[in-house]
Amino acid sequence: MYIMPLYLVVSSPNVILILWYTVVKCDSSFAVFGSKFRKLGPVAMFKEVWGSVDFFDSFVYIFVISYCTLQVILMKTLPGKKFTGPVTSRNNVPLYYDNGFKCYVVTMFIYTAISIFLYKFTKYRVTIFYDHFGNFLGIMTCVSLVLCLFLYWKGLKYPSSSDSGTTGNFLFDYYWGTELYPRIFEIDVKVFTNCRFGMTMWSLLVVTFALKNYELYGFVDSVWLSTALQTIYFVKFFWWESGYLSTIDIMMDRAGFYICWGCLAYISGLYASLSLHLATHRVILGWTLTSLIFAIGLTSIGVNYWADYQKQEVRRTNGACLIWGKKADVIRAYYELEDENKTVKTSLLLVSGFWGISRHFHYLPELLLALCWSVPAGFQRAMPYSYLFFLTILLVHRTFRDDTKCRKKYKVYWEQYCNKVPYKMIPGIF
Ligand SMILES: NC(=O)C1=CN([C@@H]2O[C@H](COP(=O)(O)OP(=O)(O)OC[C@H]3O[C@@H](n4cnc5c(N)ncnc54)[C@H](OP(=O)(O)O)[C@@H]3O)[C@@H](O)[C@H]2O)C=CC1
Ligand SMILES: CC(C)CCC[C@@H](C)[C@H]1CC[C@H]2C3=CC=C4C[C@@H](O)CC[C@]4(C)[C@H]3CC[C@]12C
Repeated sequence: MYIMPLYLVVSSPNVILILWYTVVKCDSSFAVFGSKFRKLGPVAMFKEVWGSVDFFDSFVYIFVISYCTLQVILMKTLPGKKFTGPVTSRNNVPLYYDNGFKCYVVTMFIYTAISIFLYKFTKYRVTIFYDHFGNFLGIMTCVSLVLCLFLYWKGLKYPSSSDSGTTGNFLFDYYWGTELYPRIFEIDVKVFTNCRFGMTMWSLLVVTFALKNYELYGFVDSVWLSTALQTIYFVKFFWWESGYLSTIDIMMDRAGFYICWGCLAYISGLYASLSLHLATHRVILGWTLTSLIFAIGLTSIGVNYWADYQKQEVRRTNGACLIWGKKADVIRAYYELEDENKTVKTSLLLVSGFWGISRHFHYLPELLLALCWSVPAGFQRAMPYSYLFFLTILLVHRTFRDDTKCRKKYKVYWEQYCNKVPYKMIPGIF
């Protein structure tokens, strides 16, 4: 119950700082990092990595406060249709505003305007952020650890809804969270941490690191290929944000260390680590390879989106839609909520389209895409593949987690689905 959470809470902040240190101080080489580690020993190496962070970097504090203020203003002021998230096990229906895409576009526009202003009128460049990135990671790591403590306390004392509670184990509650969708001054914390901070910051970092590379080497095709694929992925994500608000992260994961710290610090540290590496490396692919990788990456984004869309569409139309040109094949599943009345609800499980090939077929294009935007880094270093490595473990684990969740929720109906679609991810294999 507490060994894994303890391990992740202690190791994850170190993982992201070690990745940063490996890129900027060991030329992205785990071998160089390893030999330093062997020479200094664990304690001195720990001091060396954390000692490289300036926790009093005022640039970072000003940036983070201004950035968060901007995101809160955009979240609250940009218009968006009201929509509801999935009904929770305690029979609550969270309300959201679909303005994620607008927030993303306005943020990118402001970023571009600031970049041009700095370039034209000052001696500074947006790429200055590269030099402060280690401090940013260190500071965000610590600030977010404290924020998660606050969320733990808020969930116990002032929960926003009945979807909250404690297991009685502090460590587990800190790791997992005490509330499903906390709100502070009407601001949904998970929408802020996952979308407005995590995903938006990742997209800004990718562009900033690509510009850093441009400053150093001029046009390098591999860097812009990776940046283009990631940017298309972000555009897709924000376009589909209302769909994301019905996925496992939002329906199942409470606002604790895993999801909130993960989105506030881990995404910048691990998800953007590939682009951090690319910032100071020059791999030339040539037009043939660039086009081929781009085409495969783009197809992967399309297939992943299409699968997510099929699931959303079948539920939106209550099964009255076409999937690959044929009437959707569905299982009408009944399930019981955990509220006092044991309310019974219905839901649809799609058995055709991508959801008829395997139960999480859409994870395959997600992985293929990650490979496509990592492979431009070449094969000299393992470091750029850290995200792909983590994602593979995350998604495989997720297939098990989701099965457990759905079996508990849908019982016999989930068994029916599993009989019809026996494989988790790779048909015939897994
Ligand atoms: N880059 C990254 O780090 C990650 C990216 N992703 C991406 O995020 C997206 C969402 O993935 P994820 O959050 O894992 O969630 P999924 O899209 O896999 O959704 C799982 C949920 O969908 C419902 N469901 C399951 N089977 C069916 C079916 N046959 N028909 C209809 N509904 C079904 C169930 O919820 P219900 O209770 O509503 O029935 C289930 O819990 C994907 O595109 C994925 O690739 C995901 C994880 C990590
Ligand atoms: C050990 C922990 C610190 C690990 C934290 C992991 C989280 C940062 C990530 C867990 C699930 C991830 C995501 C799920 C689905 C997504 C939809 C996709 O289209 C974009 C990416 C993402 C939002 C993704 C982001 C990171 C996680 C929340």
